[in-house]
Amino acid sequence: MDAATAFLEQFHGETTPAQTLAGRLDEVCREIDETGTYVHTPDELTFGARVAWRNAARCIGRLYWHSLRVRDRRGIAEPADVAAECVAHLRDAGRDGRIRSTITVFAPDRPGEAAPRIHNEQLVRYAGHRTASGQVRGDGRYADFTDRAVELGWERPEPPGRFDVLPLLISRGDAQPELFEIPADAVLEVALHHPEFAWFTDLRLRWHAVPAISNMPLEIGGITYPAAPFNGWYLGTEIGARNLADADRYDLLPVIGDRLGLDTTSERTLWRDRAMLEMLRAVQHSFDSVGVTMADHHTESERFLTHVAREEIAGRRCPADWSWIVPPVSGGLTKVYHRYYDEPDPEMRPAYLPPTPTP
Ligand code: HEM
Repeated sequence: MDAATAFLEQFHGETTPAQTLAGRLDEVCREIDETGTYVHTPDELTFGARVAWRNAARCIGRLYWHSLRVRDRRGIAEPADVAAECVAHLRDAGRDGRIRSTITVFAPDRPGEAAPRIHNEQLVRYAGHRTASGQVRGDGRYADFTDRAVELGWERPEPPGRFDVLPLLISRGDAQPELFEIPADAVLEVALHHPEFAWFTDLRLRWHAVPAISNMPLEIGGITYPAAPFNGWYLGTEIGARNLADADRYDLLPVIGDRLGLDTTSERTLWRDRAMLEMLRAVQHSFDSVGVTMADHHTESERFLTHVAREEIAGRRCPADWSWIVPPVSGGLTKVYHRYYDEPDPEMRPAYLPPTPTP
């Protein structure tokens, strides 16, 4: 009841609901006595999901926390129905490239009822297929997850590709997950080209447009929603400087360095930095040229500081995790690098919580 009270006080402090706080607290108290839990009103759910975003200390995109669209699917708990709604989420949030920040909230934990759980880290991720030579084809970070999907019966594409979309693994509680393929037409993807180098197209690279985190439970007022996938849009650096560049992901910097004719024999030529910048240009150019929403680190840094200033004016703390907020390239060129922030507080609620370990 303490968590519910703290949340309802916040909700009534920041908004003007029709019902009084005292009336709502009485109602919730009775409901908890009778059922062991309580049900959020749609407005409480929307407020809670938005404030959880506002509280996300690692997120640079929080200026628009108030515009999060909430798809209330709390009546849905069966894995097949959850999967169908995840697919609908991707279509609805992707809107052919005009991406909208969206969350779909499925059934919460209730006494005696196992809530659904999505095991994928994001709704769309590419498989990492282990090859006979001990390497991984595709996204190296998902090799274990791909093995698990195969053990559960996933028939990987033949021949295995570098950008095979993984199936959704969804369970009720800790039961064995069931597999669901995502239809290809629900996955908006962008083929990567470089604004100057025609050879870049020959690399046949691509990336999906909607980054939808699906394994972070949403906690509001003492109620946990283990399945609540949410998306914003990509920041170019996430794809160009991390997903395609990291040595344990696609590890493409040596390939690009070679194509650029750079001297890759010494770190002192800064070939990695130059290759990364060209990759980032290709990512940004490709998304822009097909009209898919994508942020750049300069603009998003400015927006974030506007957000911090607004939070200060509203008299709220704005915790931020410096090492996640500062972009992975050109950090010092952005204003977010040159200051410190309120310390992240892991007890802050509502919140998107760290994923629970896979059973
Ligand atoms: C609107 C555009 C958005 C942008 C540009 C953005 C940007 C980012 C970036 C760059 C990160 C760091 C990711 C990483 O390095 O792996 C991040 C993390 C995060 N964002 Fe956002 N975001 C957006 C929307 C959202 C929305 C709608 C939510 C929730 C409703 C959200 C919640 C989070 C959370 C919880 C994390 C931390 C993830 C973790 O701990 O792994 N973001 N965001």
